[in-house]
Amino acid sequence: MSKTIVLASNNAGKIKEFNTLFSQYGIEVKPQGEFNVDEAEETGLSFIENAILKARNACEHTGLASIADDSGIEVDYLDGAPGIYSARFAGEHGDNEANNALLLQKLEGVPTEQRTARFHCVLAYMRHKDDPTPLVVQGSWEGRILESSAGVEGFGYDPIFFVPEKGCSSASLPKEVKNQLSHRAKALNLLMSAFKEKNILA
Ligand SMILES: O=P(O)(O)OP(=O)(O)OP(=O)(O)OC[C@H]1O[C@@H](n2cnc3c(O)ncnc32)[C@H](O)[C@@H]1O
Ligand SMILES: [Mg+2]
Repeated sequence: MSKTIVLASNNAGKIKEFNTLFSQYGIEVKPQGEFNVDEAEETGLSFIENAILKARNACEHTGLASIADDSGIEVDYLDGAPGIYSARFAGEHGDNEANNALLLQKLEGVPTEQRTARFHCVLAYMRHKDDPTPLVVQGSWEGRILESSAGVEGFGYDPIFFVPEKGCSSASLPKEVKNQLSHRAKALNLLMSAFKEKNILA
C-alpha cells in the first residue's frame, strides 16, 4: 500500500537530503510546503518536543501522516549551545552566515581539543494529529568546530563542522558521503527499522 507522508520541514537543505535518503528506502515524502502548511511554533525545550510539535502541526493541516526533523549542533565548550536554538542562534531564523560567524566568534582562541561538538537529529513520525504514540528516533554525529569555514556542500553549520573520520568539513564531503555518516542518516535508518518492525507502509 502506498500512502503519502508529509515531510514537516521548510528547510531546503534538509528536504534535499531527505529526498535522497528516502529514495534509498523506496519511500516518497512530500514537503509540507506543497500543502501550504503554516510553520509550527518551536516552543519545546528539547529536540524531541519540537519534532513532535512540527509533526503534529503537519498532520493537523493535511490530515496525512507526517515525519518531522528537529536538529542542531551542540558545542561542548558552550555547554551544548546552540542546541535547539541552532536555526536562530544569531537572532534571525535561518541566517546561516550569521549563525556560523557567531559560533566562530564565541570559540575564538579556544584550542582544538576543546572545540568538540556534535550534530543531533530527532525524527518524529505521527500517523495523525492525535497519535498518542509518535515514533521518535535520534541520531548524532561527532566532530568539532573549525576555526574558519571550508567547503560549499550541505547547508547550515556544515562549513564549520570538522569530520574527524574524513579529515575535512562536512561541507567538503560529497553529498553521498554525508548521507552515509550524518546524524540525519543514522536517525532515518532507525526510523526505517521501526517502520519495518511495525509494518508501517508494508
Ligand atoms: O524546522 P524546519 O522547518 O525543519 O527547518 P529549520 O531550519 O528551522 O530546522 P530546525 O528547527 O531543526 O533547526 C536546525 C538547524 O540546525 C542546523 N542543522 C541541522 N542539521 C544540519 C546539517 O545536517 N548540517 C548543517 N546544519 C544543520 C541548521 O542550521 C538548521 O537550521
Ligand atoms: Mg525549525
